[in-house]
Amino acid sequence: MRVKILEHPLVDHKITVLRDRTTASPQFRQLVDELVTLLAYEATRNIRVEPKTVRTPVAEAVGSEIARPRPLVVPILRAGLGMLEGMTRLIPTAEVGFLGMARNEETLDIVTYAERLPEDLTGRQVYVLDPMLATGGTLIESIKFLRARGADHITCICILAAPEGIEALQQGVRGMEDVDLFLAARDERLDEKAYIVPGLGDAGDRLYGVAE
Ligand SMILES: O=P(O)(O)OC[C@H]1O[C@H](OP(=O)(O)OP(=O)(O)O)[C@H](O)[C@@H]1O
Ligand SMILES: O=c1cc[nH]c(=O)[nH]1
Ligand SMILES: [Mg+2]
Repeated sequence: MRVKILEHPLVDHKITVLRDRTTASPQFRQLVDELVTLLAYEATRNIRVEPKTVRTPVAEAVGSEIARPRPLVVPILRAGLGMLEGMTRLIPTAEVGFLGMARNEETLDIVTYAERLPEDLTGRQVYVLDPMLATGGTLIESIKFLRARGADHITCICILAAPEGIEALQQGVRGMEDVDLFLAARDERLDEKAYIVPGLGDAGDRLYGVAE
């Protein structure tokens, strides 16, 4: 698995505001959207394209267009939904599928409670969106799900990750080629409740929950 961490002062600035406990949901959503745009720009360097020729008013121009089958974007509900619009703004022709997964906060087991994806993902390039990579359980489960349907190139886009989760993901996808991970930042560690430290708290609650 290839891991790429964005290093950019603008990204650092936005993450710092995002982490701030006094940042309320509307601004939090806006910042997640902005961060996704920056992350997606990097993460889509590997997007498959094919040659395309167009005629300008002056001459023929040989360029490229996104290859078919079209890429699939999969936000992991609930928090991943906050990243969807930023991603589809950059790739408006992408297809979107949904995976609903929740971590049991006591056992840390992953429950898959919703799924709306094409049955056959053979040969598809997939972009998985989830702001938080903590233990790695959710992403490992979602990658297994997508692989079982035939996806052959999976790029995970997260905002924050704990080193423990990156390591678990490395182990979980061992032997699988073409899995990439793009992050805005790698944090220090997990705490005793498997929350990312310093992190930003519960991303789903901060995006969509009731304000403190
Ligand atoms: O790496 P893990 O230990 O699996 O934890 C990360 C998961 O936890 C959060 O979702 P959560 O289960 O809180 O669901 P939510 O998005 O509905 O809040 C987050 O958005 C990830 O999906
Ligand atoms: O720190 C964490 C860990 C899991 N899920 C979150 O939303 N935040
Ligand atoms: Mg949550």
